[in-house]
Amino acid sequence: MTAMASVSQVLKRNFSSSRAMAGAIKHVTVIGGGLMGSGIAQVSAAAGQKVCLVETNDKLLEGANSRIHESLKRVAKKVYKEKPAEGDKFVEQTMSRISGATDASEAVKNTDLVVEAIVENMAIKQKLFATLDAVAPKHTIFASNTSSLSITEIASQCQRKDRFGGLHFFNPVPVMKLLEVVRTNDTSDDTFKKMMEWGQEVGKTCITCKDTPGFVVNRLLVPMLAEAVRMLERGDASPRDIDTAMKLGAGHPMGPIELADYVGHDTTKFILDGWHEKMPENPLFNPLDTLNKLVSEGKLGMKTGEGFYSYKKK
Ligand SMILES: CCCCCCC[C@H](O)CC(=O)SCCNC(=O)CCNC(=O)[C@H](O)C(C)(C)COP(=O)([O-])OP(=O)([O-])OC[C@H]1O[C@@H](n2cnc3c(N)ncnc32)[C@H](O)[C@@H]1OP(=O)([O-])[O-]
Ligand SMILES: NC(=O)c1ccc[n+]([C@@H]2O[C@H](COP(=O)([O-])OP(=O)(O)OC[C@H]3O[C@@H](n4cnc5c(N)ncnc54)[C@H](O)[C@@H]3O)[C@@H](O)[C@H]2O)c1
Repeated sequence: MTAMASVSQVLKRNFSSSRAMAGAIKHVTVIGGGLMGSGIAQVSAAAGQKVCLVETNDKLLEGANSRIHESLKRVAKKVYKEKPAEGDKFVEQTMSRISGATDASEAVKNTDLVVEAIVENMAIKQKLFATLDAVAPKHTIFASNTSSLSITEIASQCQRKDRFGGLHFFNPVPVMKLLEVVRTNDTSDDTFKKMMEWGQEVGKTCITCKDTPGFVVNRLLVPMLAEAVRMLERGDASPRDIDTAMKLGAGHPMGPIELADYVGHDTTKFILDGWHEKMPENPLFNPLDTLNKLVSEGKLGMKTGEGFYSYKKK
């Protein structure tokens, strides 16, 4: 099966029929409308949920809205190829389920689930959840989409530790099939069950994991990307050859160097530095000179037009 065929299939499975909303969660508040938050809002609304998307100002909300709109149009073009009018209706109906807000405390007053997708910073996430804990309804479940931080630590300043877990999506959210549902030692069975049901309702295949650094995917992916960069540093192979090797020899949709450019070197550096600080004895997480240099030069990958490869239009 080609990468293209599988993208098409997952979009069809996730978006072509309106699945019955049988679960307990009907209204979700997504905090942070960046790359991930807008994707999470999109898949939730496309599955029939009412969504409130929270950003820090109206301009960022507009940006998130237009990102969602563009992505929905791409989905509609694929899924409703033969029926463009139905595709337009799907886009319109999905957009109508999403509202925007800039006051998170107000937004969560009538919600069943909060999914946080703001900046990857422990103190900022803790502060946000502590504030929301005081105002959200008792039954509301809190979840973080963190890539690398401990869910237990993020939840530490909340009372509702039993109604707290991790919902880790993958980029690009509308296409990637997986959702990691993370349980801490405090997450109750009921919360866990509701998170799993919700993940399935928004069209994802859910796996369960404990609250360990990187959960499953990033704990394997980050060392692999770091090792690929070490290969480059040693001059073992070129970026193209490393990428071709992993695409054709291991069936990955992107090679590790391409993927590092796709994810962004600031993000990878942040994760590596954080884990190195926590686990200095583990050589897998040692800092990478090449990555540090790219970040200091502002060459963060695709998003800045240059990383290991150049994405500038010639
Ligand atoms: C060091 C590691 C650090 C980890 C950092 C942490 C990160 C995090 O915690 C975990 C991750 O996310 S890890 C990262 C995990 N992620 C990975 O590992 C990703 C690996 N890469 C892949 O799976 C594939 O390369 C892609 C799916 C990205 C693109 O598929 P492709 O076939 O190669 O190329 P294509 O032709 O461009 O796209 C084909 C079609 O896809 C569709 N579509 C795409 N984007 C869309 C969107 N936003 N909306 C809607 N639709 C979208 C669309 O239908 C499009 O067709 P169109 O005609 O152009 O509209
Ligand atoms: N980028 C990825 O590939 C990826 C994948 C999985 C998980 N994650 C995780 O998801 C989270 C978000 O990542 P992203 O890539 O979407 O970041 P991003 O920078 O694209 O978006 C974050 C957004 O949050 C907004 N924000 C910050 N503080 C806020 C607040 N208090 N209230 C409301 N909005 C606020 C910012 O304005 C920004 O638009 C991070 O924890 C990251 O580790 C990222």
